[in-house]
Amino acid sequence: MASISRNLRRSLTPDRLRLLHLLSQHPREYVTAECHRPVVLHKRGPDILHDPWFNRGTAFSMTERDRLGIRGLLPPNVVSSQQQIDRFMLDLQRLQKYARDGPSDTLALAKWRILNRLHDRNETMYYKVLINNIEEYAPIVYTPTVGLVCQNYSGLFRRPRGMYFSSDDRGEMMSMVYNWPADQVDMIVVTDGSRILGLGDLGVQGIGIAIGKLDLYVAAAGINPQRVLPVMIDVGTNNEKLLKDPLYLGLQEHRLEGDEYVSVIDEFMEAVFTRWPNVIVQFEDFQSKWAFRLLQRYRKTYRMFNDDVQGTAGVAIAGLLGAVRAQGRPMIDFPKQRIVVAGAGSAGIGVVNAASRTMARMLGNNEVAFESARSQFWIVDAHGLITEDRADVDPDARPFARRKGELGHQGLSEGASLVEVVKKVKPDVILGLSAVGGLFSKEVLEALKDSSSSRPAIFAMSNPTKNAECTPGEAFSILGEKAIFASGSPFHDVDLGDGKIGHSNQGNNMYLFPGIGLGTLLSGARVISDGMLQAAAERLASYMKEEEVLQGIIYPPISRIRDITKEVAAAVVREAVAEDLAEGYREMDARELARLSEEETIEYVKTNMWSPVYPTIIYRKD
Ligand SMILES: NC(=O)C1=CN([C@@H]2O[C@H](COP(=O)(O)OP(=O)(O)OC[C@H]3O[C@@H](n4cnc5c(N)ncnc54)[C@H](O)[C@@H]3O)[C@@H](O)[C@H]2O)C=CC1
Ligand SMILES: CC(=O)C(=O)O
Ligand SMILES: [Mg+2]
Repeated sequence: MASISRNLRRSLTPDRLRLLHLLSQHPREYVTAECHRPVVLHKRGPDILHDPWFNRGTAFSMTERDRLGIRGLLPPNVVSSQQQIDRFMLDLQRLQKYARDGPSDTLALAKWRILNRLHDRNETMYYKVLINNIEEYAPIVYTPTVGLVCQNYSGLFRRPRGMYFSSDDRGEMMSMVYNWPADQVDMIVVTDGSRILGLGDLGVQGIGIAIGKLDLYVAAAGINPQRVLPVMIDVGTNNEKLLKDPLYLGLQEHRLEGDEYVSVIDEFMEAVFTRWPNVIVQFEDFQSKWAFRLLQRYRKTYRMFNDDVQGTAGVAIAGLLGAVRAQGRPMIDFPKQRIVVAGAGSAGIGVVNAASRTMARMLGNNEVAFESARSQFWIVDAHGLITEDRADVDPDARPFARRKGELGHQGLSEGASLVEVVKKVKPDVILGLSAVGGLFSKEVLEALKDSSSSRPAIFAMSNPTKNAECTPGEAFSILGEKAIFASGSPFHDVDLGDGKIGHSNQGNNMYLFPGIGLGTLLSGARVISDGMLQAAAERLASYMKEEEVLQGIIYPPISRIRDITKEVAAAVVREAVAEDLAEGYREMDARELARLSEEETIEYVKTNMWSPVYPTIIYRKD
């Protein structure tokens, strides 16, 4: 239980103090960690040992073994949960020690297998290991290794995790959702597998990304792992290799399109919101054409958001604001930044939309401001610079197509190459969401040397690692120590000699989506508004201290992800309250939520985050 700090206590009115006291004294009402509540089960014996939610293996005490009918089913030595973890870590670290060739895909997959087996048998311990070693294991359960896991899913599949809905299940989903064992689900991450990271259409194998994202929900946001549900909607695949693969586990037919496709997703949404009306659904890795359409279709009626469009946008905005501050300029100078974006998919357009809105707000939020903000972006896709001259501009990119009038004096034309655009525009920032590894070639980085910025920024945001538009080594070797670098998947910092370090930031939506989900849950907001997303982005931006950004550190290390998530969630709660969207959560009704100060809101979020502690288990006959 989090205690109320002395400083906070001093600053509170008696009313507030009473409320906060309530928060910390009545976990049953405000639920700190369901982990501290006894759990009543109707099963005992080996069934408990085979249930990863409740199993604690050799850490079951003798009285528990007696009470639960498992005495004699475990070796006699009772160990503490720490000893259990030490034994597990020894095994995992042994693997590292004997891996001769340094980090490799094989080693990463071996680590994933070991962690996954632990996940299968003891969830509490799994999350304890993950939370305590998040820097080391996030790259295993999340990008980049999760990409490999999805690619090799047929061979790695042992036990199912999550739910699968397919086109064959049309008409059945409303009853199928009741097959899921948990009566309460807080978070669903759903994918149709059509664009997994930058790896393309992986069909049913994409379930791995939903599982990886939810691992971060538990580790970073403290969502109770019994209340998360990864979902794969299998509407076929257009991946010819998978269509022919005899070991493929999904439907071997081409993807549904048009109204048929939409009707499947509609049916899924109706089913999950019928069983769990308060659930939050995160759409993940849908190909761009559906990402935008489904977002518009559902966002006003359901508690949902699209992580690739909206989460990525917020993380990019926070990083872009960091890059402005790194130049020693105030954030309000953001609208002066010239930004070249490579990639006009769900992520690229999501970033440009939200970043231009942020600029426009800073400029007065009127038509002139929007026009001025728009003109700060140059978007380059697979066919080069997007301009009004293009016959079939994607409707989502159309507002940002460069105008005819602007092109002449810039010396640019429709389809201009990335290097040409960088040479002519001399941008402050190049931002890659293209899924093309190495796109920021030597030539492009050389061209960026003429940037008008004192600290040119390179955001190589595509995943996984091999799809990064460039490496930090390449960026710093060409642009020198002043460059700012961020990538979607993790890279090591670069030693620049003379004690100087080129900081490699991880610019990944993982810094926002857990807090967006948690903040929405705890506010009880019925929808996720642009304002709530903006508040999340701004909190992430302001999280970084002046001295950090001046060193080129624009995102926090992942070791701080739980703390950041708490702050982001609190910002989301407060914005939901301010916009009158909050309906409250459990006993914290909307009125009480509105009375919380900023500090109290943070405390409220903190007390509601689950931590991996073995619960007391009580057996009751049915
Ligand atoms: N760091 C992060 O948090 C996130 C990273 N991403 C990454 O962004 C990438 C793209 O995702 P989506 O937008 O959904 O994919 P998408 O496939 O919809 O879009 C890719 C875009 O890149 C363009 N492109 C292809 N070749 C190009 C080239 N040579 N030059 C310039 N543009 C080119 C395409 O025309 C398309 O507009 C993926 O690798 C994904 O992993 C996505 C979301 C979050
Ligand atoms: C990070 C993420 O969501 C992606 O690469 O799609
Ligand atoms: Mg994604």
